[in-house]
Amino acid sequence: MAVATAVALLAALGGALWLAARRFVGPRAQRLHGSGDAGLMHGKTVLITGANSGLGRATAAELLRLGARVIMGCRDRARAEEAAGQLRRELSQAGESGPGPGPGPGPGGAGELVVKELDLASLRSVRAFCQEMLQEEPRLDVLINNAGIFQCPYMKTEDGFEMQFGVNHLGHFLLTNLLLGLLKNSAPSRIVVVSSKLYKYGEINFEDLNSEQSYNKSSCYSRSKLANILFTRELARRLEGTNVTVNVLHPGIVRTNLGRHIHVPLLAKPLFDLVSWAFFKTPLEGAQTSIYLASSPEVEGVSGRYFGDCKEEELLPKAMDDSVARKLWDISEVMVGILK
Ligand SMILES: NC(=O)C1=CN([C@@H]2O[C@H](COP(=O)(O)OP(=O)(O)OC[C@H]3O[C@@H](n4cnc5c(N)ncnc54)[C@H](OP(=O)(O)O)[C@@H]3O)[C@@H](O)[C@H]2O)C=CC1
Ligand SMILES: CC1=C(/C=C/C(C)=C/C=C/C(C)=C/C=O)C(C)(C)CCC1
Repeated sequence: MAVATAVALLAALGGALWLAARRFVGPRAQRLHGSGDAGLMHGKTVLITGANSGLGRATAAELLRLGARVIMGCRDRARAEEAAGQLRRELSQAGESGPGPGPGPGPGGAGELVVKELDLASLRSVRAFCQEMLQEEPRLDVLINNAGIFQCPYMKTEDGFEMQFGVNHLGHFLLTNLLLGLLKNSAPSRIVVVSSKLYKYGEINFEDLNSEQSYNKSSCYSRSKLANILFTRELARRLEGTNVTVNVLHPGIVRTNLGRHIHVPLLAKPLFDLVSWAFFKTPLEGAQTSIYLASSPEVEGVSGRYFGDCKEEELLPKAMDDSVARKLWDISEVMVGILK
């Protein structure tokens, strides 16, 4: 038994070191061809939920560099302001030594960063946020539903929803619906939804959407990610002819803070860290598809599709079931109070 464990550990270690070497030798994350032009997003307003960490932060950094006005919709103002300060510093440092006419708003220059409070676990917060957006923002060119929570212990949102279903799906469902008018007035505009390959293990159990009968943290995460895809397809159908597109993606496996609820034994932590460092994407690599769908001219007019690594991918039949998508939409409207 001990020998087998040692062999397994050595194999994992060897694999991780080989992959780590490959990452150093291989090409680092290239900025997207064609959409890396400074100023590409000049004059455009982008809202990113959960932009203070991981994928959302990396997405914000790149779109800011491309000249967008980036609104960070975050639940914790201190963490968001800290992230915004870091992003502004990174940008000005790059501006001093980077290409192009240097930092600061203006044609070819970088964009600007705005922090607004948004807690997707509170419908009251979502409504207040959207009211502020509609009062203060003349346009919204891109909405990126990025925020997410992964395999947390059983918790409920302020409105009584299972936390992962509430944050990953229902909060974004209400947010998107309340901002649709602004997106339509800003057309051509785009909605980008961040899902996950783990949708494949999800089922929409209409009898127990809040998992009150039984709770399985990974099934609930997968359910919320399947809901992201069904929401995207139903929304794309409802947006036909409006010049507002909506697409959904998976970023691969990315080294972020998403694993905060995973308990890793202290002794195993160094191995997990090595494995994730060797195997997982960096946030910049993981964010490439979000950036692509938000900014690339290649997908102008494309809607209702599922992407990975900046390429369209096939979905399992359960993610293409339009009757389930419509039923989820109708129930979601009631749950968030759009329909009484
Ligand atoms: N990392 C990965 O391997 C994968 C990630 N994804 C998806 O990528 C997206 C981004 O996650 P990732 O960057 O990895 O993880 P992080 O934990 O680094 O970022 C998640 C972001 O969501 C925010 N968030 C969580 N709960 C709420 C809430 N109630 N209201 C507002 N914002 C909230 C977090 O805010 P705070 O900092 O305050 O917690 C944080 O900014 C998620 O949708 C996730 O499902 C999909 C597949 C793989
Ligand atoms: C980074 C990291 C971890 C988290 C991993 C996570 C959160 C993976 C999420 C994968 C998903 C959501 C895949 C979806 O397709 C651990 C294991 C805590 C250990 C330390 C390093």
